[in-house]
Amino acid sequence: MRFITAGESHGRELTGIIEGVPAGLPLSVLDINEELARRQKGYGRGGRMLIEKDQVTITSGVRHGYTLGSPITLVIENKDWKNWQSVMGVEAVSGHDQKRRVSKPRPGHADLVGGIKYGHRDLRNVLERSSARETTMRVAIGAIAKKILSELAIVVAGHVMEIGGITSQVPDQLTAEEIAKLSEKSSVRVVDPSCEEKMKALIDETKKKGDTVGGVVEVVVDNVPIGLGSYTHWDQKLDGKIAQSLLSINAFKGVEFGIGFQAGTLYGSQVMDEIIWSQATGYSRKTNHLGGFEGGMTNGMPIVVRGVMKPIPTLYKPLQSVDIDTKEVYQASVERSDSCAVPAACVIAEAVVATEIAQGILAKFDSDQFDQLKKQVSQYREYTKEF
Ligand SMILES: Cc1cc2nc3c(=O)[nH]c(=O)nc-3n(C[C@H](O)[C@H](O)[C@H](O)COP(=O)(O)O)c2cc1C
Ligand SMILES: C=C(O[C@@H]1CC(C(=O)O)=C[C@@H](OP(=O)(O)O)[C@H]1O)C(=O)O
Repeated sequence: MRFITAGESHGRELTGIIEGVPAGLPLSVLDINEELARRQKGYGRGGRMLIEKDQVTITSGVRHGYTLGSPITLVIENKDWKNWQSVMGVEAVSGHDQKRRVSKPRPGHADLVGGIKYGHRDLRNVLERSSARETTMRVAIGAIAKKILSELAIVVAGHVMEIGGITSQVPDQLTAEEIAKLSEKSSVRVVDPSCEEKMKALIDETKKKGDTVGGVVEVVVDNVPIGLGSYTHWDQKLDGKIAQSLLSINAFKGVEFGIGFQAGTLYGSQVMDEIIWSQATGYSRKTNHLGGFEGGMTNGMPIVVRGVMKPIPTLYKPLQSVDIDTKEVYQASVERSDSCAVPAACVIAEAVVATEIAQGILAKFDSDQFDQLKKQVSQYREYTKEF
């Protein structure tokens, strides 16, 4: 399965084309819209989320509620485009450069480097595509991946771990029941509800100061077959692919699996997960410090992966920048902006992790027909138990 996304933040619409989804997967726009709505709900978003009502239109690859095996095309309208038509028009317009032109790059955003790289003297040409609006389509594609996973009883649950230093207290290992319960919550997920109000208060306080905050999200995936990904080639290691996908989410600066960076401070005897076997469940581990991966392959334990998001770069109290026309010192441009997007990023993180796992499954099993794939996965699960 591979995909491409296209679209500018204030352009007419976002487009996604996905190739390689097996034929016969039940799929409805509701599956996708539910995830799109979750991404829009997070606390701390700016005015744009009040304008957008993200809903997908499927224009190819699905018929009467089932995938056809042909490329699936998804389209999501940017409602804000109406207000930006004259700025974002495709046709040449005289005086175009002056319409919402950006010449004062924001530190921490793609503006300056993108402008230098592509020769755009209007930095809007950069920010329109570097905007996290693009992640809308990745969530839509992730919803299809999640559908594949849920048909195989694989559960994906993301939750907000930390915002601006306020940390949700999470047990060392979530049980299968806890992961399933978390995955059912339709809105933003926090394991420790006692910190939710504190997080919201911090976001409000930060916004009042004209500043922004980041945080940490965790994605847990349960009931993953053993052996997705491969140790045989560097670019087939599934933990590596998941890390790349998470780091590709706008503003993500780091990724860790299981106990992550803490592993560097401990002895081997404290880190490795001892192997056990039982008739009922097959191979398992006493602990899950390594977050479900050995040798770039899933080992059957829940995948536990975290990503850290830096604070949003656009500040209402802007930082120092330089005007690219005059080279004079200025305050950076203020675009309408979010003060915290960690809850939304959690939904995006779930989507990109689900997409990588679905790709791992489709690479390992016959993927033309979904029924056959489902049968193969179930036989393979029996095989791994008895091995
Ligand atoms: C859901 C989400 C919403 C975001 N909203 C904003 C925003 O309103 N303003 C802003 O400056 N950056 C926002 N960002 C972050 C920028 O898109 C990101 O910092 C920028 O593309 C530069 O990329 P980098 O931080 O990965 O280097 C958001 C990121 C995400 C994931
Ligand atoms: C549009 C989305 O997020 C946007 C991401 C973003 C950025 O710079 O990344 C800047 C803001 O855009 P605008 O200037 O239109 O308000 C956010 O609203 C979205 O998540 O759908």
